[in-house]
Amino acid sequence: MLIYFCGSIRGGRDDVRLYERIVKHLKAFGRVLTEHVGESRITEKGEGAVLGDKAIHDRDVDWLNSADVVVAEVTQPSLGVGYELGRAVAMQKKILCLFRSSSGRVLSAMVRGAEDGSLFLVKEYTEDQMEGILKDYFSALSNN
Ligand SMILES: O=c1[nH]c(=O)n([C@H]2C[C@H](O)[C@@H](COP(=O)(O)O)O2)cc1CO
Repeated sequence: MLIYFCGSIRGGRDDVRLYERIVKHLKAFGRVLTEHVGESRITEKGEGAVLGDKAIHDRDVDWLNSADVVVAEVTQPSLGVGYELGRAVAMQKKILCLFRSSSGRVLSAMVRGAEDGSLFLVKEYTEDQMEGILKDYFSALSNN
């Protein structure tokens, strides 16, 4: 199972510790292609200085193409995550979005409104529910 994890980078790194925990749990279900999203050494500047933006974009779209499932933490708004989700929908990928309403934010209608009850799911959660939500999601996937 190849898993593409999306989380904010240039949109802000406030949740990087949580991304790190999500990536750690995701590894129980498959290979996480975008492990770097949860690494605190990647700052708000992103990998751009090392790789260049075109290389990042092309690598990530290739990874997205190869992924079996996309998991996105969407609480911290990020243009890149929104773009990845749009591309993933066009590729008909299975998508799980995780949103914490305790943040006080209201999720974009273009994400919440994309929920279709099958391929595109949006789950409201608190940090202590994250592990259980991932377990339920991946066990439902393996039963299908
Ligand atoms: O350096 C990077 N590396 C990288 O893989 N990304 C991808 C993965 C993340 O899910 C998403 C974050 O987008 P943004 O930087 O606009 O918040 O884009 C984004 C950047 C910087 O934009």
